[in-house]
Amino acid sequence: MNVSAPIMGEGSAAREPGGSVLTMKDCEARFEQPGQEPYVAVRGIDLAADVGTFTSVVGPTGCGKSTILNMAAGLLKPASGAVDVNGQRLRGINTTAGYLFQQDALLPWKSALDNVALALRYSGTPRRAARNKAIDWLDRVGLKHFADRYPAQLSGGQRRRVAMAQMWIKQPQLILMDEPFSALDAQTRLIMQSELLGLWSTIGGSVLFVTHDLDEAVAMSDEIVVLSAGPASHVAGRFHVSIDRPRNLLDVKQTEAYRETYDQVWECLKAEVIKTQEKNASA
Ligand SMILES: Nc1ncnc2c1ncn2[C@@H]1O[C@H](COP(=O)(O)OP(=O)(O)OP(=O)(O)O)[C@@H](O)[C@H]1O
Repeated sequence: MNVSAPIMGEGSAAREPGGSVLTMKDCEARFEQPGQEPYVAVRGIDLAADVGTFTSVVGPTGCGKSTILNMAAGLLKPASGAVDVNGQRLRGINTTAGYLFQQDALLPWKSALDNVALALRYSGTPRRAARNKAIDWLDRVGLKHFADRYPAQLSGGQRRRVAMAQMWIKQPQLILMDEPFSALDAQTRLIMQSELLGLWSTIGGSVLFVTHDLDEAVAMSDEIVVLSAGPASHVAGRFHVSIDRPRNLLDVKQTEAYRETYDQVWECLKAEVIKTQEKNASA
């Protein structure tokens, strides 16, 4: 991993505000438990991923962040409420979305190039066209010279870049990310966060980003949604992040706007973290 890679800023050309790619209305998610009442993970969730907006979902551990993302992805059907994509009820997998999860989903027996091209091959793009696009995408994520490497021959940050290229090659309207950088060391993480913002600014689309890390949420987002302690977790607070873009992630934490936003969100999140601790202690 080249940790001396420049920290890219991001522009705003491709981000046009207006409308929602995804809306969740009054959504509840339940899980069956043998011999017990179903476990209500989240209840009454209203959430929107607006066009050109980076929205983060934060909350105490186990509150239902991934559950919400799974409903947005169409991997989990809400027990009640509605998930709409571009105004249409979501039935089945959300094909307008690209995904980036904590764990690599790269095929170990395929090269970086083939892994990236695979996303297009699955949707019927001819082999040569898919490979040409994959080469372009590997170049965009700084891996032009690593196209023939297998996942095991890449660093953690490089594998994340391959996964980002794989996600973006289909130009999804909505990007769903669940702790995508949490397994990386702090420096690599910062570089990947910056590269994500840089790519997003040129490509556009909406981002729904789940993280444990409030620093990351404030530095990256336009909107932050705080979930309450579970069970039946609900939205405890919504915050707009009015830090100018492009953002230099090396310096953003020194700004007044960052500190003010962080403090406001933390006040809300802290109360939910304490509730979770108390619940866990008395369980
Ligand atoms: N398939 C399942 N069956 C039963 N319970 C589940 C299932 N999936 C999640 N849960 C429960 O639902 C709650 C929410 O889980 P979820 O993974 O969405 O939380 P999270 O906020 O993403 O957690 P973390 O912060 O630890 O990553 C948890 O209490 C979890 O144990």
